[in-house]
Amino acid sequence: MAPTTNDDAGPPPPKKARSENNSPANAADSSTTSSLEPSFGLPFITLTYATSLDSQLSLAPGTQTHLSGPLSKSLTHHLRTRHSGILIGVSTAVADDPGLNSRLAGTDLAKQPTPIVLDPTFRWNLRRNSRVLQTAREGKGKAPMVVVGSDAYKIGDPRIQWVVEAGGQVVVLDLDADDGKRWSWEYLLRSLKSYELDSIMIEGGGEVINSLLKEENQKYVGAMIVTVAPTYLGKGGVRVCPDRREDEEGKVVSAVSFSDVQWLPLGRDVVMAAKVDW
Ligand SMILES: NC(=O)c1ccc[n+]([C@@H]2O[C@H](COP(=O)([O-])OP(=O)(O)OC[C@H]3O[C@@H](n4cnc5c(N)ncnc54)[C@H](O)[C@@H]3O)[C@@H](O)[C@H]2O)c1
Ligand SMILES: Nc1nc(=O)c(N)c(NC[C@H](O)[C@H](O)[C@H](O)COP(=O)(O)O)[nH]1
Repeated sequence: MAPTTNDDAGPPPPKKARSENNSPANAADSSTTSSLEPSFGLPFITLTYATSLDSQLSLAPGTQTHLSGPLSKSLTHHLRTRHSGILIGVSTAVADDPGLNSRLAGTDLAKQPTPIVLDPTFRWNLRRNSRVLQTAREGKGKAPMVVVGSDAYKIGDPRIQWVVEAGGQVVVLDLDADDGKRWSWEYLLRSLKSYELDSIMIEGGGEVINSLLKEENQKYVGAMIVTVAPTYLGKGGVRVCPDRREDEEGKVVSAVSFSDVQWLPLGRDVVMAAKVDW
């Protein structure tokens, strides 16, 4: 039976788009899930987001902007079912109050990814009725893992209880980078692997994506799936723009290069599936 969708997940991913081999779901799967072997013993990482033509994720920090059309959104929800975790930075959690589940109708709980929120200072304004907790209590998604720094964990914090009640956990990790303000991706991913998270879809936001696109972190990205929506958001939004990169002679070169690139039109959007060359 063809899958149907509920709420805002859009229609199911196309079974056949032009030819079986270049459907977005296949391109995405061949770039990601057919080769989901963890690299360096770390989880396989798919970096995925939706962008405007001026490389922005949202109109302004702290606000959510819907860029993907129904078909590309449906691809995102399909990809969620193919990963064991789905990761965002806390500013995205605050801005979006996200569900972080696959909303393709009929998705088994076993196929839902575990939401992971990076929150070193535990500043997430989580409430008992935040969407991700509500979604878990309703059995429509897994409960979240909130990753916090050791100084931020306070016994008796009601948010910990709400997360645990919903079936999730607050994981404390020492901040090992940026003068104790950040986790290095190596340490973070190794730690997540120890929770049996073998494949993680990283959805944003800007800070998370820009840091993974830094030269030294590109090796952790197994595949990229980027939806480009036909709009300019204008200056002042949350932007994806990695640091400049120079070669040995100091000449500026591309910050990120790709191989196995496929561009696939999906409704009004176009989706790029590719591997990062590092
Ligand atoms: N269009 C899209 O696909 C898309 C996807 C996700 C988010 N967004 C949008 O992006 C915006 C949020 O992006 P942003 O750049 O402001 O923030 P973000 O979501 O990237 O979160 C940044 C925060 O996450 C934590 N963090 C990230 N990396 C960390 C690390 N290595 N170690 C420790 N902590 C780490 C820090 O607290 C940091 O301040 C929102 O407007 C949201 O709606 C859009
Ligand atoms: N594919 C995609 N198209 C968009 O137009 C858009 N704004 C996002 N945004 C991603 C998003 O900001 C975070 O991944 C969420 O926070 C997840 O939220 P949901 O589970 O969907 O509620 N993603």
